[in-house]
Amino acid sequence: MAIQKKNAKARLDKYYYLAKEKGYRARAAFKLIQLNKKYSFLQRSKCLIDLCAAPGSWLQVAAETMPVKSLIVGVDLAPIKPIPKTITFQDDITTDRCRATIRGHLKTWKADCVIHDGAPNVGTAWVQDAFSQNELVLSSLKLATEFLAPNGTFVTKVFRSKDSAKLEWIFKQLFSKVEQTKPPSSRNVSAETFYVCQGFKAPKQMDPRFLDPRHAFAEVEEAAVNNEARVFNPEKKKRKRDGYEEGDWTQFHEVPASEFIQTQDPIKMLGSLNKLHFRQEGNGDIALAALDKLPETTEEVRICCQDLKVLGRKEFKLLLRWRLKARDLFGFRQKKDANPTADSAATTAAGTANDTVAEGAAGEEVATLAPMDEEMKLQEEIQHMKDSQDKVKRKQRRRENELKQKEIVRMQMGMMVPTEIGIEAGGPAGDEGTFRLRDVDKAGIGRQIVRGRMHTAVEPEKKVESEDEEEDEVGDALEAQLDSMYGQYQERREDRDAKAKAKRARKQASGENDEEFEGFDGKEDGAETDASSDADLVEDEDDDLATDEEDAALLNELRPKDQMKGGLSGRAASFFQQDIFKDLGGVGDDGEESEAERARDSGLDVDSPPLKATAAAEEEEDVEEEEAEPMEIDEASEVSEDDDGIEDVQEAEEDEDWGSGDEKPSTEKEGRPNIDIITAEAMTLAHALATGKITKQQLEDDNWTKYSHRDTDGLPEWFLDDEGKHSKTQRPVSAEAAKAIKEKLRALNARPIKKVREAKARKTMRTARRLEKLKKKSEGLAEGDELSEKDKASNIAKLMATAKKGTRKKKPPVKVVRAGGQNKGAGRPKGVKGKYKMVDARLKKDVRGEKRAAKRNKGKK
Ligand SMILES: C[S@@+](CC[C@H](N)C(=O)[O-])C[C@H]1O[C@@H](n2cnc3c(N)ncnc32)[C@H](O)[C@@H]1O
Repeated sequence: MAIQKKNAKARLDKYYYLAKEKGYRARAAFKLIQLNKKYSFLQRSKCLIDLCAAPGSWLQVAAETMPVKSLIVGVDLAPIKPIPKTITFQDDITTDRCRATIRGHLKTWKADCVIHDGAPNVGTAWVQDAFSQNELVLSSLKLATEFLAPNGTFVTKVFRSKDSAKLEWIFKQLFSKVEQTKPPSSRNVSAETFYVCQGFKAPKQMDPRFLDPRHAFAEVEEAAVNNEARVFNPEKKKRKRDGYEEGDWTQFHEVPASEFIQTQDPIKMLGSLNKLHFRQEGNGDIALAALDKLPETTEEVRICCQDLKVLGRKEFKLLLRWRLKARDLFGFRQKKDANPTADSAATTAAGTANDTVAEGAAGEEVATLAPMDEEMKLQEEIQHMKDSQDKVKRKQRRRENELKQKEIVRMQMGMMVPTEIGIEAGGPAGDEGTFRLRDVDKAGIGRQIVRGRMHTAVEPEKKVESEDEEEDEVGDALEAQLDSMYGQYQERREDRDAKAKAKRARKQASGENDEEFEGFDGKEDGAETDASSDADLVEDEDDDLATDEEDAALLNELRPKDQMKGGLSGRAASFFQQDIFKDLGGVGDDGEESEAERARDSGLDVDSPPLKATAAAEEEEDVEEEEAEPMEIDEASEVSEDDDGIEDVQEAEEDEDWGSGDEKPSTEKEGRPNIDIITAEAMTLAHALATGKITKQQLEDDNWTKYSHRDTDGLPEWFLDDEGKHSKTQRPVSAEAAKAIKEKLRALNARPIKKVREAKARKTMRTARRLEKLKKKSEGLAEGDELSEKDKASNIAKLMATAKKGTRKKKPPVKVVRAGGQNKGAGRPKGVKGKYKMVDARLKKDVRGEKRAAKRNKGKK
């Protein structure tokens, strides 16, 4: 097969190299391997005929895959070098001589499999190539039908063309299962595809025309194009898969619009053309010029003429009407009483259309207006009424919007008092509102709302029927089951995700403070408590600790007084030490009310985490420590227990667990706890508060959003969790805050993780043990009398040197042994000591190749 030289290099893909490596004569071998992998026909065959077999890679695959002592016969126009276990000869598969030779080789046998990979010499005309390939396929099929055993398999290559469908049809007549496939090794750019035809039906007699290319690929006359359908049912688009029509190589067709006026078959024109144009060409078309100037040739008509392929039924009708009018004006004769029986296809195709265009028997045409039937009339009236109603509604809505707009302007200009706004809630009339003040007043709950206490409608207990109760019970059980499943899911998630764990802890802590809203009572501590529960700002452990006011008071007492600098809590003081606040004056200054103070008052959580833990929580932590670090129990932080069971945990307890106190964060060193602002949003808010960009009052006001107090009674937890993710105000984030948080997280990430620290501790311990041993040995040496002082010194120096190097022995290298040959069987290969690794020849060669390449590259550098 000739290969174009230009593309020769691009064709050398992985299969080419693999074929070379494996010793196959052509990369085509992999096509057969992959086909066989999918359909396993080779293993089952005892006799195979390979048509067009040169250079013989398919024969090689067949020989190594088929059972031993199978009969494999290969034929090709080109000579095939001998292949073990195969019989090959040179001939043209389309000839009778070839058939006779195969018969001679097979004798009485029948083939289980006929494979064909023939390709005529490509490179000339593609259409011609495809055709001869298809002819070759038919020839091979002919041989297959003669030599295949019943239920045998025929595998053939086919080039995709319009004839391949015909071939497929023929295959399906002769085989019970026909599948088309393209193995991965077949290039995508190639039009070749493979048919695997299984279950040869072995018909006793066959019409010779069946395998005759002249009949098999004979053209079936195309059905006439139905232009009427295109014009009157343009919405029903039929896909055109056949490609270009014979002799029509362009896809765009246009004619002067005057031709459309003159034509006797306007429907055909509209159905087949793309455009009607008004362009003057050559000597000038008077009819076209006149048509162009006609007032009937409206802008709409012109637009429709631009692209006939996109027109709908309505537009086609418009063009046909325009044509009739133009014909009238140009003096074409019209016959009003056209013979209804001679109506052209246009009338029939229009079907239900009320007004259609018809052509008279004599070729003159008339516009017939079919009478509208009752139902159509009715529908039209209904549609008309609907349209007018919609129009009225739209008008009303527009008016309402205008009124609203006016009200807003008046409000902005201070011409309206806020109390008047309520009226607007139910539209300008105020009657349609869901929350009409009148209803609220009637119910007598207005005053309660003013006081800020939410009204919960307590319905009197109703007597329910037993059926309902049962349903309720089932519902409750399901609900409970769902809840428990959700709980389990949450736990599993927490196990995996530390963030989720922290969130849960926060939720629990804040949950205790979650009281029903009772309006503003003006108490500052209330605000303080709320602030301390501000979710995002505190870490989980901290939240576990700070719960109610009583605790807070107790904790405040226990906290060292020096932490309350400048009226700020320790937490707030260290918070304001961050870079983001460093250019602000007056933070923490005594005497004056600083920005920081305002921040603290604003409800942002800048309060220090209480340094207390309940005894239970501490015990739990200790148990955890014990499990993780049994050897460090002694080093655990001191825990002093108060009479009332509250323990004062010494700070830096956690760091002491890890040995060095040097790595304590600076804020801890100064006896201040860490600030746990972990989101950029919170940081932005804190900054804005601190710089006075917003006040506490504004912050509170801003928090009054639609999300503030949602009625969550009776809603399942999973639902609330999911809602909570999205139902919150999106606050802006400043670039500085984002940067500050990023830096903070980076610092956090830089801290060695527990495992690393454990490893370090183990290493330190090993070194200590080694030193201890060394010490003992040197003491023994020093005390002994046999050696001179000099020898003693040199021995001790040697010991020191070995101890310094470390006692860890170098691992012996793993020997790589090639599988096969001597090392075929199981067990340790001969003459190999120590660890070894069996590799196949391929891998070993690859490794060597890689080494060589690396060496070469090194040399180049
Ligand atoms: C793609 S090669 C076949 C490769 C083969 N399957 C292999 O694995 O080595 C196509 C072969 O079809 C052969 N061929 C084309 N027309 C033929 C014909 N009429 N009779 C026999 N062989 C033909 C060509 O000589 C060419 O060697």
